[in-house]
Amino acid sequence: MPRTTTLELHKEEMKFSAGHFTIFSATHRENLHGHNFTVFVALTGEVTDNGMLSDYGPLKRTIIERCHSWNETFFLPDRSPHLKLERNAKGDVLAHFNGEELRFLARDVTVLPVANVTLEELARVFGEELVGDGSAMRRDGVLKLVVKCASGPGQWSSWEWEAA
Ligand SMILES: Nc1nc2c(c(=O)[nH]1)N=C([C@H](O)[C@H](O)COP(=O)(O)OP(=O)(O)OP(=O)(O)O)CN2
Repeated sequence: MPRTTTLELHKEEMKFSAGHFTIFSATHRENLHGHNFTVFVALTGEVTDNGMLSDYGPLKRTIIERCHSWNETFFLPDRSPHLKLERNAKGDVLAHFNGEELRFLARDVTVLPVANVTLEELARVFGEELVGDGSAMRRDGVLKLVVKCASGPGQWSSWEWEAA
């Protein structure tokens, strides 16, 4: 009788400190600030006759590497309807919002393919980069993967992928 299981990964290292501002409208945004974000990943699939879903080691390393790459940076959204970004030859960014100009050095900024730097969008981008085209997940027998992202204790967003 096939049995499914869910593995939950929420290690101490699955965290990143980053800055951002949420944009609420064409004229209203937050001031620049930061959070200590944490990440939780759950994968569900069938337990094989070897008594395991699949080795979660490679996925754990990938999650931690992504958290490290998002640590100590400032996020900007590349798809905001309200914020326009210009990059110079050095990769420095000039962001235009409601008549304001915000300048960032290339070393300090991470531009994400998101409409807004929110928990919802961070979880989505994180999850989509983990899953890719889904082939590795299917190879490893993963039927469902959930990514949750928190901006602090008790405040999470969630993103889900399911094998077709
Ligand atoms: N739907 C969403 N709404 C808001 C988001 C979001 O990601 N999705 N984010 C924000 C801001 O980032 C804001 O900084 C979060 O503020 P806050 O809730 O105050 O977060 P804290 O970690 O500071 O939690 P405290 O409750 O203040 O301790 C707003 N809306």
